[in-house]
Amino acid sequence: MTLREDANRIVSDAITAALPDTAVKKALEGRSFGPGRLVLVALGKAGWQMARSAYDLLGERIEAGVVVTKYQHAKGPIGNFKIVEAGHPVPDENSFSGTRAAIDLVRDLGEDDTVLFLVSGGGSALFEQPLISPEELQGLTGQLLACGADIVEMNTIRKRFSAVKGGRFAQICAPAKVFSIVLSDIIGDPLDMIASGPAYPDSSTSDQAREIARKYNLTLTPKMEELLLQETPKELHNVETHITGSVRQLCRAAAKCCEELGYEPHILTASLCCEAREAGSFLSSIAQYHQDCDHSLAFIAGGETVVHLTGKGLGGRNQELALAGAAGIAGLPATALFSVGSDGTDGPTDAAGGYVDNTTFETLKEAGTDVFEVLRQNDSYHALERCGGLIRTGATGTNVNDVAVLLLRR
Ligand SMILES: O=C(O)[C@H](O)CO
Repeated sequence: MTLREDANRIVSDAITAALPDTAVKKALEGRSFGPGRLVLVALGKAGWQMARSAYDLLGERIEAGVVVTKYQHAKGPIGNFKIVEAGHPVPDENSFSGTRAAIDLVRDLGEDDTVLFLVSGGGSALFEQPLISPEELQGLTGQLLACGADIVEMNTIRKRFSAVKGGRFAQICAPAKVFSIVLSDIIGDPLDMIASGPAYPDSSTSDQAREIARKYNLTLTPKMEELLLQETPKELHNVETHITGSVRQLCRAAAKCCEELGYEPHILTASLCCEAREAGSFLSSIAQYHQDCDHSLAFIAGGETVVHLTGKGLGGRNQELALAGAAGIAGLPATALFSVGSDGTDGPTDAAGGYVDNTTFETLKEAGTDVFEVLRQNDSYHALERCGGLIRTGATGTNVNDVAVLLLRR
């Protein structure tokens, strides 16, 4: 097998192990929801997959359901559920109409009823009933995506402008109970931040939100300034929450596959969160240090890096991480570095991530591509496309951050 074939198998095994199916079923097995009505609301990039697993187990016991997921992430009908595909990372009209359908479904429930609430990352954009105009929200989302704010900072801001985030959806469900199953795509699994915590008491405060707005110099309208002052729910009494999967699972599955392929695996971290290009360059320095090793090694780093945009190109954090490692591994013996988003979408592209090996830098140079300039332009997609370095999986059905793997084959 070539290094690229090893990479493909590691990506596929890791993502398969991180699918939410088993975890959702485990959280639901043996669970009774009493005599009342049971309805389902699923949101996020793994929303369809989670809803499907719940339906497989509970079938017609679920009276009705609404699933709001990203475009191209729904894989067919599920019972009588309403399935809406919507905009991500910037919410669109479908995000709003799907969320309205969910609100209509839960609004009149009684205290014997239960909302089975399935939450996954991507939910902040996909599940939204804004307290500001769609244009204001889209403008704000654009600012947040470009300013380099991390996800906790972004969601601390987003909650203030939403009728469903920061625990407010659980308030709409009351007096019905909310049984929430959460697939984490944030390092450390902060339940109030994943998808902006629609059914979890909010730990962030209005003061923190104002501080973040100042830090990133966000342009806010007077209405938005006013909303920043309002507090979100700090206590909810109708919610029970179970967390299912996270990036640790993804890393462990990648390590297991590396071992099967003959590499000695080392999980370096499951909380990688620095600038993407620094992570790539750091991983390539590990390859340099170990180049004289006498057996095959694999170094695995899970988490989610960030990209501070300096150019106007096309790419994503995983593609940028991989490309940033190309110079450091250039010319070493059989070495590869790749990074993928477990959801199958990296940035606004059709790729899940990027792959480079010890020949990539030279190949691109010969084709007239200056890797450093590409990185300055944030244009990793086009460079990787030129050298066959894009990893494409399509929408995977899960969303538990990213995994980067460095392979040294001997
Ligand atoms: O939707 C979101 O807010 C992010 O994916 C984090 O969960």
